[in-house]
Formats: sequence, C-alpha cells, structure tokens
Amino acid sequence: MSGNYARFAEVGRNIVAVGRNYRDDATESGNAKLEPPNLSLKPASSYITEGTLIKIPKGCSSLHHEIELGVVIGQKGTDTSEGSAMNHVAGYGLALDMTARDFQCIAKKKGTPWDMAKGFDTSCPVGKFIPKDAVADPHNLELWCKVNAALKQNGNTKDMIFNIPYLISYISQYFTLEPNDIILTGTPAGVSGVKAGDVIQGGLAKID
Ligand SMILES: O=C([O-])CC(=O)C(=O)O
Ligand SMILES: [Mg+2]
Repeated sequence: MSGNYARFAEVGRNIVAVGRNYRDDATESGNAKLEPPNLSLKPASSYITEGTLIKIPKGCSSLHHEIELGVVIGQKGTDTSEGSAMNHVAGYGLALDMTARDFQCIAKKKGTPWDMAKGFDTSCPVGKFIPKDAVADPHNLELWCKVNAALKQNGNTKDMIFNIPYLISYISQYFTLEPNDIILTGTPAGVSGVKAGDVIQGGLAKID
C-alpha cells in the first residue's frame, strides 16, 4: 500500500456520487438524461483502500461494481463557478461506487432514500491518489473494471454527460466542497453483480 493512500484514508472526507453520468450507460439502461444531476452521499466510513475486503451488506443479494473516476478536492468552495472549478481540484483517483442494487431497487419503488444502497461500510474502495498535473485531460481517460479477470466495464470519461467543472459548480451550490472530499463522477456501461470471493480490478489509462 503506497503512502499516497493516506490522502484518502486518513482524512476520510465526504463523498458525493453522481448517478447516470455516462452516455452509454444512459442508453443501455433506457434512462433519459437526468437534469439536474442525481447526487448521492457516501459517508467517510465507506472508504477503503485497495486490497481491503468489501463487506457485502447484511441482506444484500445483488451487489454491483461501478468503476468511476474520483475527483479529489484540494480547495474549499461554495458556489464555485465553472470557470474557476478546476482550481479546486487536487487530483484524481480510481474508485468503486459499490451499490447494493436490490436495496436501491426497493428504495426507488418506495420512493425512499438510497443511503443504505450506496453508503454502507466499505462501499467506496479507492485507488492511489493521482496529482492533477499527472493527468493531461481528465475528460479523456479510459477506465476499466474486471471481475475475476473478465472485462466488465470499459469506458472513457469523454462520454460523461456532465463534465467536471459543471459538477463542481453544481454540487457546490448545495454542498460546500472541502479538501479531500471526493466526487465520484458516475459509471460507464457494464455494471454487474459480484459475490463473496470475487476479485475486482480496475484501471485508468492514458495518464501522462
Ligand atoms: O446507481 C445508480 O443508479 C447510478 C450511479 O451510481 C452511476 O451511474 O454511477
Ligand atoms: Mg455510481
């Protein structure tokens, strides 16, 4: 485990997850574009670092992986403009928005919150911190996810519906973003179920 993980794990700030933010995913699932973006919060206790086991929440029989680009905030901001939003970014990290899909389906039907579906302990595994300067264009990054070595998700951040400056500006109207908060920017197509003993791997490509 590299020292960089400490940035996420020690500080354990808030996590804002954006839903249905990929064109392919929206098409695949027949979902219309969500306007405004659909936001969920995951508590700091959902963070785990690479190599730590994901705990299947009690009663969950459909746990899904969602590979996502995490944007790590470096500077506090409320009502941040799109024009200055990138000044608030410290860097990036690959993350999983682990989702108890069965809990989420029930919540959707009942019109109740998604907190248990999205925010249970260990629901936000993160990879190592990538400084902003190491990424030439965060809107052109391949991201992939494998389960037991089989490729499940293979997307590109260019297919995000709402880009990073827009998300920072929109979110910060409601939630002040503080250093080490993370925005999970949504997942591309291909989410699928995992079960006890499965191994989830993910990666980001085209980092200079
Ligand atoms: O779980 C959902 O409904 C949506 C979501 O997080 C995503 O698209 O990343
Ligand atoms: Mg997600």
